[in-house]
Amino acid sequence: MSFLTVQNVHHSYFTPKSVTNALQNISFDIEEGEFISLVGPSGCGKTTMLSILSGLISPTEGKVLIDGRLPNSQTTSIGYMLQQDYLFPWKTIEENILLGLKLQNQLTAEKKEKTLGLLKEIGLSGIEMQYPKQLSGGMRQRVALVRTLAINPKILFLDEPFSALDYQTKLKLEDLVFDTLKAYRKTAVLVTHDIGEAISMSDRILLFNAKPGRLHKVFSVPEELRNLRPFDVRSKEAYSILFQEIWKELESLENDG
Ligand SMILES: Nc1ncnc2c1ncn2[C@@H]1O[C@H](COP(=O)(O)OP(=O)(O)OP(=O)(O)O)[C@@H](O)[C@H]1O
Repeated sequence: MSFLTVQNVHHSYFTPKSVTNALQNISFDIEEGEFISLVGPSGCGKTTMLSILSGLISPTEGKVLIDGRLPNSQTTSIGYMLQQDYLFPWKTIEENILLGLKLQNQLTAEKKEKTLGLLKEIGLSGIEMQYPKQLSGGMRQRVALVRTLAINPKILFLDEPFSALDYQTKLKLEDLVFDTLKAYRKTAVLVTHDIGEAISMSDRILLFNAKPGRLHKVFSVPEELRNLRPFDVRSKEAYSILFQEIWKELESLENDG
């Protein structure tokens, strides 16, 4: 059985005046250690899918299993990286990155040392006693990554985590997040509007279509690109070929819509 299984998921939002079919008949599997991206036109249900995968909302029909169990945002070990870092401004960086462990009653001396070590590993030692407002956007996202990894999640959900950053910082962070997740063999699901980011970071790309949200096509990233760092992937011919393929498919979806 796969690490994560999505079985015939449908999801509708009901309001007093309307029903929106956000997702229709979605099924796919994710293996442990895989990096998957969800791409597709606006409104195709990417964020809804992520909320269902993480157990924040239950699908109207169908089910998701992570490690054989229904996801539960309270108990399943899930890490998030979002567009905004959501660091607490009144807490120091050290307090911010240890907060998850503290809330879960798991803050041991060993885990503290490990988490502070992680901060060092991603090039941020010496900022432990600073406050978020003293850091740049890229540094804050790196702190957010450490905070996420501190709780040793089984799976990470990344919802456009680089989209608020300038281009250069975004490319650097893609490399850093990729290296870190590979080193710790984490399973990850990324939602992005950036096809280049999806190709350069993922093993597979799930292209969704809108109205209603459906899984339109799955693209496998060629083996030769998978172990390269995202920045290096972008200069390869196989990257350009896949980029064109996904781009054309997206255009055809948008023209149909
Ligand atoms: N809370 C909600 N109540 C009603 N409709 C919703 C709600 N959340 C999302 N929707 C609708 O469900 C559909 C899918 O939305 P969702 O945000 O999951 O798409 P998305 O692919 O993440 O979009 P985007 O790329 O623009 O962020 C859209 O039609 C949206 O308007």
